[in-house]
Amino acid sequence: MQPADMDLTGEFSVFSPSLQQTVMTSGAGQQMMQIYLRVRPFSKEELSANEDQDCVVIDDGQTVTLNAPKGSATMKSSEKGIGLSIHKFSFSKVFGPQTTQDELFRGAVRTQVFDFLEGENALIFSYGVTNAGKTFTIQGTPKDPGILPRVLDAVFSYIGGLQYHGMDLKPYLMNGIQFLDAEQVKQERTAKMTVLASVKEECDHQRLSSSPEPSISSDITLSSSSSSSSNNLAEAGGDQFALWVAFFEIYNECVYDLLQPSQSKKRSSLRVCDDGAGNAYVKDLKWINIQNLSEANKLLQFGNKNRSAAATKINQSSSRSHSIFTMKLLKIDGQTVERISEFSLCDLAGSERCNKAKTFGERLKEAGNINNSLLILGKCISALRSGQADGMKATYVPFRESKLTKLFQAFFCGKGRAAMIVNINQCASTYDETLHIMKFTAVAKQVVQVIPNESAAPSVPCLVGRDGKPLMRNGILEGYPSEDELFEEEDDVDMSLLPQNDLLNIIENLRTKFLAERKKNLVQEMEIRKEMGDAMLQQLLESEELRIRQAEELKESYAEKLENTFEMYKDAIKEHAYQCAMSNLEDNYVPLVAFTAEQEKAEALKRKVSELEDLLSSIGRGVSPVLRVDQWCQTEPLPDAGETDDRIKQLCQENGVLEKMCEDNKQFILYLEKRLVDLSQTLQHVRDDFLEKSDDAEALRKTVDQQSKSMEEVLCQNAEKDEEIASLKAEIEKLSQKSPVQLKTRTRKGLLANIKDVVSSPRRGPSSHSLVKPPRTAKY
Ligand SMILES: Nc1ncnc2c1ncn2[C@@H]1O[C@H](COP(=O)(O)OP(=O)(O)OP(=O)(O)O)[C@@H](O)[C@H]1O
Repeated sequence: MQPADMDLTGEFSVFSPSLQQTVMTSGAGQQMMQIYLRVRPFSKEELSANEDQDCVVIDDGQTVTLNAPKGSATMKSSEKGIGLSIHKFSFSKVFGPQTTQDELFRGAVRTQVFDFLEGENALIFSYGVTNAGKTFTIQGTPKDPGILPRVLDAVFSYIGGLQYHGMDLKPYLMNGIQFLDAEQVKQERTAKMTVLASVKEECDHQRLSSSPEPSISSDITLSSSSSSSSNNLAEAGGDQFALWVAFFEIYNECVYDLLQPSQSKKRSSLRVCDDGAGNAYVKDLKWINIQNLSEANKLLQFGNKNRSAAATKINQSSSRSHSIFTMKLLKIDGQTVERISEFSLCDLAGSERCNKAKTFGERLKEAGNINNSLLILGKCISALRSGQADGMKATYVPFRESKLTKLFQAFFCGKGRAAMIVNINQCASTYDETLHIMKFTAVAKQVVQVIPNESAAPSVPCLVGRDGKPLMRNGILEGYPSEDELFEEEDDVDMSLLPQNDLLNIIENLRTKFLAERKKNLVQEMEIRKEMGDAMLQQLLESEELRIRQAEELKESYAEKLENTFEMYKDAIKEHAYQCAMSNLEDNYVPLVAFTAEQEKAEALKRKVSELEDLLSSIGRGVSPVLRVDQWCQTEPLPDAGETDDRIKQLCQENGVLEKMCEDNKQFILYLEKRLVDLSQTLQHVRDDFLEKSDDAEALRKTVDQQSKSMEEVLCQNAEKDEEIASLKAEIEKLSQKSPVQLKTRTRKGLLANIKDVVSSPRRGPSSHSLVKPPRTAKY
């Protein structure tokens, strides 16, 4: 996106050619209003809150670029095609975050101080959003004084020993001098002492407890213009100087004297009146004559204590009012005031968006009044600018619509030079407000100021007496109205002394003017109402948007918190599970050596079981099938590490598997032991049986042996019989051969009868045996 070149677009053109022309041709009496920019550094809190988003870039000594940060209304508008996200602005001078108070004083204020000392009037006001550094710029801190203490220091350096101690010549109304009598002087001194005494104790206490007062060293007399200053003093001869100061604030459109010791809690407000010459002044404002810097500092301290400040969301000590410190320098020759010059420093209250500053109740009312008076200041400035751009034609400038602009009016109408110090911070969160300020200042820069002709001698102040009545100067009555002669009504002057016809004319003129004014006012009012309405609508829209954004942020943050809590619980559960798994692992941990030994034992048992099985099967008994370890291992499901995705689950599973394995191993060992016992018992039975059978077998064997022996005996007897038979047969043979008749007879009797005969005849030798069958053994 292209930066908005304000000088080219003309939107924020500072030095438009036509205006420059006007200034050039109209001579030394006109000058553009000086606008200085001061960019304050980030605070630590802002840096840690990520406020540094390069929103403000200083291009050179006169130009800055503003880059809209994400989320700002400007960025949103530019994203919708309305407006730009980058803006360029130029200033009389840009002071970066590193600029010291002294550098700022020298770069932006010193010229006005010289002018003031030379008899000219000057106004410097700080403008910016709340917390932008306006008060720091104007007042500074005790250790790092701002431009106000430096101006005072410069003035006292300039006056040196030429103080007018009389205290009887006092500023009166806008540009007059009141001559005080002895009693009034006494009263002035008492009033001053009362104020100083109230801060004396505090100062003494501070001086004791802290380091010596910091030296400001504005060394104005040593500057380039010191020669001119010295010359002036030299020229002054018997001249003396008196410095009178006043300090007041505009709070909620009421003016309060900050140097008035308050007796009661309720402060009384002062009125802004017209001095009859069109100059606004604060009626009954306390002016105090100060003689040195120490008194000035005490007054500042006193006034600051009375100032309305409050803590807002953005600034802990936010100025809730416009505070104006005014100095009047009287150059006195003997008893004659030769000239009077005025220098005012105004610390405006911070412009702010109510929702951003979280303003409620009293703060909201303050903010409304602050914003309203700043709005009117803006209107005055743009009216001045448009009138000047239109060839200096008369334009209605609404100075009277606020106390602040009423008091500033004279400076915009030739009373003196006005300069503005614009304070900005670089925070992303206040970007839109900062941009608004910058746009306003771009308009202000185009305002041409009418400066009193330098060649013209400063007007001699009017002198009034104790009662405010004009005093004679060189025999001529001063034509100056007394304060009492002024109408009580604000801004009106007494004209009752004029002739009747003139009065009628004036009345007629006034009526015409009044009607025209009324018409204008109505138009103006309508415009203002419309603008206010638009602004309110915008604010409402913004606050609605903010509310929605906050609700969304809240929702997001709750969701995030919920998510975090959920994650936390998840982690805690995981951790717990992990711890459990670890402790289980530790409990069930078996050293490798023990595990191997167990395995070997199991192997040995397995072998033993198989041996026993073999033995049993060899014995021929039915054996129930035994679950083998290797079979068990194969049938048992193993954990599948690939299926699990996290460590804890895996560990749990592994742990479960290990536990199961251990349990199964234990069961298996028990089973094996039981089996072993069974087998041992069976073996014992078998052995007993075996032994019993062995005995039986032995007995049987013995019987068999006995029977074999008796068989052998029988067989032997049989063999003997066979031999006997054979011998008998042989004898028979022989006998048959000796007597054939006998043999025949015998043969006729038969063989069996013959054997019977032989057997029955007495034996003659041992060979005669009877044939007896042996008794059979019943038992085998
Ligand atoms: N140039 C700077 N260097 C260091 N600190 C600064 C500077 N300018 C401002 N500060 C610090 O920033 C804070 C706000 O400044 P300050 O009170 O002057 O703002 P402000 O514009 O006056 O605010 P408000 O309008 O609310 O009164 C203060 O703490 C002040 O010390």
